[in-house]
Amino acid sequence: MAPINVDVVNDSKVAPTAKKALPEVETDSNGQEHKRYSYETLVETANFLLSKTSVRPTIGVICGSGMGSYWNEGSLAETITDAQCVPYEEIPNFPVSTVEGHHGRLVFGHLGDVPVVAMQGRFHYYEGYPLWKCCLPVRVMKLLGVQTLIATNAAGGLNPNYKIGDIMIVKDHINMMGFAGNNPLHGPNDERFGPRFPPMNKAYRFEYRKIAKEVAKELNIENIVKEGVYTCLGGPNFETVAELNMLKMVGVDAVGMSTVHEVITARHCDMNVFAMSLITNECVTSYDLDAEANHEEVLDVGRMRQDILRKFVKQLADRFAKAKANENP
Ligand SMILES: O=P(O)(O)O[C@H]1O[C@H](CO)[C@@H](O)[C@H]1O
Ligand SMILES: Nc1nc2[nH]cnc2c(=O)[nH]1
Repeated sequence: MAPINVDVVNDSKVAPTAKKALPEVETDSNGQEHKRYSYETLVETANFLLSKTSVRPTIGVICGSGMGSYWNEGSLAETITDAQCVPYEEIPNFPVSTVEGHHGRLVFGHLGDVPVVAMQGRFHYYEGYPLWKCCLPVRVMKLLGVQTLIATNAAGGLNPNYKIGDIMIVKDHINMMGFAGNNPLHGPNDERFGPRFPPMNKAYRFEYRKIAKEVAKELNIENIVKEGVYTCLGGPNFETVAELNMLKMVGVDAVGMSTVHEVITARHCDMNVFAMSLITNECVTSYDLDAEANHEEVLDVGRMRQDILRKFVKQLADRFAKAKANENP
């Protein structure tokens, strides 16, 4: 793939005012300034990456907490063959990872025959990044040619039928942060990425969820694979008992601090989305229980499930790529 030419990528959907409308710098509620990423800036980032690797990924994977750690031999990101790694620090305009269990690099390579790029470390709102900055890599993936996003995360299980180590296919989300007006698409819209008002009722592709259930059967793991509704809270604290009971009442099955904004950004730019949560802890919904959530347990469960996750994601990438090929013969 040749370097991206903005004039070529700009197709007829480009709103002529979009470029001018984007403010260069945005100030967050703490008074900290964040340079806005224009379409052109992200094209620069994508071109830098294309110059660093010969891989032209069609699937992007976001590794959740404990699922892509460099010390975690055999982890999701370690499964990628012919890996070419680019540390976030070296990527122009990229934020850096600050959370344990998120190594902080892009891994280009192959899952089976499928060219992929994996984020070994994602960005969270609680690290101090505005949501649009947390989701910058998703737009960069799109510019790299990625058509399908597989987002994984660690989450607390609220559904009483979920056990630690279960994998929840995300069928829908509740954008709690969005209810308060915090949305990655907040601000001027650049139509080169997508429409001002994107629909979200089919965010998690039905066909891919169906494929995932078939793959779970083939791998003999259907007993630990569930399907449910995810929500993201801002973090970094884990939830109170009252908060968890409220979330349960509104239909949340698993709670985390990521993914929702990434999915919104991916759907905005018309990527196909599949997401899954590894249930790393049971949410404490009673004052009588002594247990407390902690990040170490989250990482431990990621380690415990690495073999299964690795096989599952590899198969999913293969089957999603085949499904996509059948769509566009
Ligand atoms: O969503 P990921 O990045 O998998 O991580 C989840 O686990 C961490 C808490 O242990 C939080 O960052 C939460 O979002
Ligand atoms: N918000 C939230 N995020 C998590 N990530 C892993 N477990 C949890 C949890 O219980 N709550």
